[in-house]
Amino acid sequence: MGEAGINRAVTAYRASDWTTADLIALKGDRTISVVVPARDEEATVAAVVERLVADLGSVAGGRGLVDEVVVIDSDSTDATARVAAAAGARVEPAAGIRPDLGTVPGKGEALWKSQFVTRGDLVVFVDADLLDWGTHFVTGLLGPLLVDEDVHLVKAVYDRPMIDAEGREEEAGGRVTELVARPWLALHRPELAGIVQPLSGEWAIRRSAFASYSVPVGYGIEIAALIDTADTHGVGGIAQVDLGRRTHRHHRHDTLGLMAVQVLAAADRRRFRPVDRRRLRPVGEPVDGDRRDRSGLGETAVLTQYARRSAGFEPVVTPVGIGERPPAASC
Ligand SMILES: O=c1ccn([C@@H]2O[C@H](COP(=O)(O)OP(=O)(O)O)[C@@H](O)[C@H]2O)c(=O)[nH]1
Ligand SMILES: O=C(O)[C@@H](COP(=O)(O)O)O[C@H]1O[C@H](CO)[C@@H](O)[C@H](O)[C@H]1O
Repeated sequence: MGEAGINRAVTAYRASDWTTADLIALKGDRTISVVVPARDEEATVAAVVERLVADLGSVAGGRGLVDEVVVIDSDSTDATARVAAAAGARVEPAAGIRPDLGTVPGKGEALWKSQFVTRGDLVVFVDADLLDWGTHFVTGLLGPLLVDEDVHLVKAVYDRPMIDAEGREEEAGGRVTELVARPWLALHRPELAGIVQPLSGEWAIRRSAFASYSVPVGYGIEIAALIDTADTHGVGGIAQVDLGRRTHRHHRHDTLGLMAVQVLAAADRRRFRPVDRRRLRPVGEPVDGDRRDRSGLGETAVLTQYARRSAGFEPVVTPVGIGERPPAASC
């Protein structure tokens, strides 16, 4: 155990540790899916998909590293689905997956639903709004899962500069990471202090692990998968890989507040280790549309923010979905 009781058991790798050919040789009969959740990403999703398919897909009958690239269209109102399909992805509308289970908005909902339309033993999640990145993100994230059966979740590590409208690099990105997730982990799960990017949107996981987890429907998905993996497989079940640098489209401050509510709600549900959770509501209380429980529209919190108007500062009240889907393996 490291200083201050921090467990340094989180193994760190580098993307350069494996070539694509190395991983194809290691893959054996295992299958691999890349899932790209996308809500209104017509400007960037095609470039992300094209590089994934060109570099890693199964081309000309040859066996590529990745067996499928699937974009989950998360209630987009733009041309995301069309441009993603034209770029070579199979596109699945989140609302159309398992309609018997209903549908709610959110990134977690998109990733949870992806389990019903993909078949990979290993799943890699890649955001659709990436700007400065490379397909080594996928090979780096897959490496630890292919070489170590005890690893169940792999988190991306990278520099995350914020690029302003003039293209200047501002303060580092990851504002919810630095102001919400990392402080929360320091207070309640110090054994996860070794995770450099707990909210990184690029991560890989064994399907068997993900299918056993309750899944927050919104942006709480990453912190939930991290804590659930530590609780289920130990901190040693988590690996992280240095992918270099990543830039993406950034939220405004007000929408980051909504994200922060969802991250905190998911983390707070997991504040106590399973052995101590007896006094809490069970994780994964189903949201509406789940066939086993149609009571209510899942849970929502209400965030009140403020905007200056002619009459002064006026409240801007936003309901925030904090419900969770049950383990996909149970549906
Ligand atoms: O309801 C949602 C919200 C987000 N996303 C996708 O999830 C990824 C990360 O979301 P976002 O860029 O908003 O988060 P950030 O990376 O800026 O924190 C992106 O590909 C989004 O299109 C989604 O599929 N459904
Ligand atoms: O890390 C963060 O603080 C947030 C916001 O990043 P920025 O402040 O816009 O660089 O972004 C991440 O967190 C989300 C919630 O877990 C993920 O869904 C995003 O994919 C990830 O980029």
